[in-house]
This record gives sequence, structure tokens and C-alpha cells, in this order.
Amino acid sequence: MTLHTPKAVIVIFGATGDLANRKLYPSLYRLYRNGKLSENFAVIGVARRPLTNEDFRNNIKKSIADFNDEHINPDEFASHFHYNPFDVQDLTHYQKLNAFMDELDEKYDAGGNRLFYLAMAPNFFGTIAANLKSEGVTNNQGWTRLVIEKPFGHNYDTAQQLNDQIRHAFSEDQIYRIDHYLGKEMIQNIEIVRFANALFEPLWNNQYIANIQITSSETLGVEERGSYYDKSGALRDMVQNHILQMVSLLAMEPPAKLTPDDIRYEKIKVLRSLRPISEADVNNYFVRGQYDRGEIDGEPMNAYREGNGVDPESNTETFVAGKFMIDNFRWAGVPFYIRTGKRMAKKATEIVVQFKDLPINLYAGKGDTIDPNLLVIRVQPEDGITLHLNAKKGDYDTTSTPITMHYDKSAVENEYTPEAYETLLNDCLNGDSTNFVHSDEVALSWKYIDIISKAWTDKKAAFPNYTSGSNGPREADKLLENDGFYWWTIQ
Ligand SMILES: NC(=O)C1=CN([C@@H]2O[C@H](COP(=O)(O)OP(=O)(O)OC[C@H]3O[C@@H](n4cnc5c(N)ncnc54)[C@H](OP(=O)(O)O)[C@@H]3O)[C@@H](O)[C@H]2O)C=CC1
Ligand SMILES: O=C1O[C@H](COP(=O)(O)O)[C@@H](O)[C@H](O)[C@H]1O
Repeated sequence: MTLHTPKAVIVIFGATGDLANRKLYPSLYRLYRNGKLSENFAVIGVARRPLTNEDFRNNIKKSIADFNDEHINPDEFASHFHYNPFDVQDLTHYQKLNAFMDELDEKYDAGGNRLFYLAMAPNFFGTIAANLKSEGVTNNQGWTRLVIEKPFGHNYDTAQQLNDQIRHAFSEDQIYRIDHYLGKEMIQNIEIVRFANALFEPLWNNQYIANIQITSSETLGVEERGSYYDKSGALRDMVQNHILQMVSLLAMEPPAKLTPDDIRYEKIKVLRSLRPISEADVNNYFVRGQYDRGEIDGEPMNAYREGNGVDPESNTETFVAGKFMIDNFRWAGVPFYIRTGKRMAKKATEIVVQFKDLPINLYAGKGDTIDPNLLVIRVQPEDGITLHLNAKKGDYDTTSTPITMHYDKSAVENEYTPEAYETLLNDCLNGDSTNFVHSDEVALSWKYIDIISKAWTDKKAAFPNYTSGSNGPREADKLLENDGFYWWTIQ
């Protein structure tokens, strides 16, 4: 696809919030700095508090203060930003917004294109979408796009309701549902590693792969988000979206073409092939945990139930481990193990593809155990790929020893690797929806997750059951041990 420098008037609903300040403004700045955003753009920040343009621009400058680029004048960048105090319920505010967008469109020659970014709590999404439509804000000349943030609903039913509300005002191809994991460099690399290497694609199936493990662990607890998190939990917060997206990318068939529709079609097929589990079976496939007090880097940590906004008897899980089975020809019999949790030993996201053992070990007589080949995709904190092989030991005998081949980015490459939000904003501005989530993916993933959450809501767990700073509850290890496997250590 040929990319042109996009032109647009962008409205950020929730412009004074955490996401806007920490992620969106720095991402827009990097796009601007890297020439991906021309001078033909304006941003209107929308929120309740009564800021002036000057206050708002000062906030923008604070959010990009770390960049310190000599050749970019922060005032010049910030001059593209305009603040609009706003009440999302007040229709007259939408009418004024519409007129202001026209004015800025003319001033910046923005091509009549409009991007609405909803960086606010999801309960506002339906109202905002409906009001934008009823007040004619979406009747613009150029393209119109809507970006929404997760959570896309709380379960299947609420996700469908949310979708219906938004679809009333925007068509599916105008809606960009953000899953920031899809903007991460190494998650995007899964497709390239699989489909651009003759070495892997022929082996990428149940004949050669024993299991796939996905770990996304955090050292942080729920911090200031207790009241949101206590109603969500790790299953909804991480598994329904990020983890299932990673599973889909790892398991999908090669798409006919690299178009958004072809790729989504293949991902959706994976979600359709997930082996359904009954409520009675949930605990054979999934393990839940909640962190207790503990220590990380020598610092004492409190228990989840002691956090702000958390019910002192909370039954909410802060850890999930699980096994997905994909019942199709390619993956029959291959477990996809996943685990994610807060307050674990390390902050890391890693994918390990474990290949099957060879039929016989020719070196067993010489006392060597041959390790399985592993392909490790390191998503964060550092990106990289490691291939675990066996090779000759450096001695007189012909014996085998495990070796590794690493691909690590140089410091310079790392510096220029775009942040997830930067990549996704760039894609959206250029109309590329490949790395955004389709409503069918949302619906299918909720259908699967709802069964687990029902089983877990109906039956209280013996929480807390893992120490802060550990790798989660012991049951998560047993899940693999029962199948003759174990979790590979995170690097
Ligand atoms: N923060 C993050 O890292 C992530 C956030 N998200 C999602 O992004 C969304 C925003 O999160 P976050 O930035 O953390 O939330 P914040 O609570 O920090 O910000 C909420 C924003 O909404 C504005 N707002 C609230 N009520 C109204 C109203 N009635 N009318 C107009 N504006 C209003 C607030 O401004 P004011 O008070 O001035 O009105 C503020 O700008 C949520 O859906 C969240 O789940 C998703 C992934 C990561
Ligand atoms: O969406 C979310 O993701 C973060 C973890 O993101 P990462 O990029 O740091 O891996 C998680 O902390 C948060 O609870 C969740 O809502």
C-alpha cells in the first residue's frame, strides 16, 4: 500500500486523561517528527475541565518533554492543538464542535478528513457516537474514522450492545478498535517470522510443534486502577483481548493476501476453532490467582485486597493461566498455554514455540539429553528472537550441547522502533485497519471468555493464592505438568 502523509482534523475525547497524555500526544509527536504527519493536521482536545488553549498546549509540551529534539520546535508542534471544554451530553457542544472542525479544516487544509478518538470510559461511547451523527459532525467531505479503546464491553451481551450503538453512527470499516498489543513490533513480527521463512512455515503445525506458550507478566499491581480492575480481572483485562489476539496470530492459516480482510478472516477462523469448554470443565483448562503480600526488588508489596478501590474480600483474579486447544487440522492436539498476571517476578511478554522431540536421541549413549528446539519471540521489555538448537560441544568427542542464536536490535534500531500507539495511530490515519480488532473477533472471544467468568463468579476461589514477586500459583505449573510439559523460563 502506498502511504501518503495524511491530513486530518483529529478530535480526542478525554484529552486531559492519562491515556491521552502518556500515549497519544507523544505518539502524535513522534509521527510529526518522523515526517509521517504533515503540517496539515489539527487536534481538538475535548474534556470537561475548563482549560485554555495555552493550558492545553502546556500539557502537550509536558507530555513530549522527554524527546528534546533539536530540530523540532515544541511550540510549533503544540500550536496544532486546540482545547474545547465539552459536555458529552450537550448537543449544542457538538454543533459548535462541527463548526470549529470546519474552521480548522480550512486553516490547516486538512482535506475534510475527520478522526474521532474516544479516550474515555466506554460507557460514553454510545452517547458520543449517536450525538456526533445526530448533530451532523460525521457529514464531512473526506474520510471519517472512529477509534475506540478497550474494554469493548464487559461480556458478550454488553459488547454486542456497544457495537450496536456505535454501528448506528459508524460503519464497520470506519471503526478502529485498538488493541495496543497489535501495535507492538514483535507481535507484528509474528506474521513475518511465520510467512517469510521457509525454515518455519513447513514446521508450523501439529506434526512438529509440541506446544506454544505465551507469557505476559507484570511486576506492577493494580496501582490506582483498583475500582476498574476489581470489576474486570485478568481474564477480561488481558486474556479476552491481548492474549487471544496473540493466539490468533500464531495459529492462523497463511492469508491469501496481506489485506486487512484476508488477515482478519484467518484470525476469526482460529477463534471459531477454539475447543469450547463447559463450565464444569473450566478448572481443567484454566487456573486463576490473586496476589498476596510479598517482595519485589527488596520492596515489600501489599496484597491485592489491600489496594485502593478493591473489595477486601474480592474474588477477582489478578492472574490467569490456561490451555487453549484449537480443533482444526493444523493444530489438533497442540496445547496453547497462556499465563498473565500482575505482581509477578518479571515484567515480560514472551512467546515460546516448543518443537517436538526427535524420534530417537542418537547421543543418549554418550550421556547427553537433547533439549527440544525452541523459537522464542521476545515482545518486551526488549524485542528479539532466540532460536534454541543443539550443536557439537567444544571437545574431542562428538556430543551435543544446547546453543542459542539471538536476534537483538541495536540501540539505534530500538530508538527508531515505533511505539505501539504510534504505529496504530499511523495505520488509522492511513486507513489501514489490519492491526485493529473486528467486531466478529470481539464477539467470538467474549463468547469463549464468558463461560470461564461465569464458572469463576459462581464459585469463590481460595484467594489470595500467590505471593507478590512469584510466578503465580502452583496450579499453573500443574496445568502443564499434567500434559508432560513445563513453563520455559522467561529471559
Ligand atoms: N490509561 C491507559 O493506559 C489506558 C486506557 N485505556 C482506556 O482508555 C480510556 C481512557 O482511559 P484514561 O485516559 O486512563 O482515563 P482517565 O480517567 O485518565 O481520563 C478520562 C478522560 O475523560 C474525560 N471525561 C470524563 N467524563 C467526561 C464527560 N462527561 N465529558 C467529557 N469528558 C469527560 C476526563 O476529563 P475531565 O475530567 O476534564 O472531563 C478525562 O480527560 C478508557 O476506556 C480506558 O479503559 C486503555 C488502555 C490503556
Ligand atoms: O491493556 C492493558 O495492558 C496493560 C499491559 O500492557 P503492556 O503493554 O505494559 O504489556 C495492563 O497493565 C493493563 O492492566 C491492561 O488494561
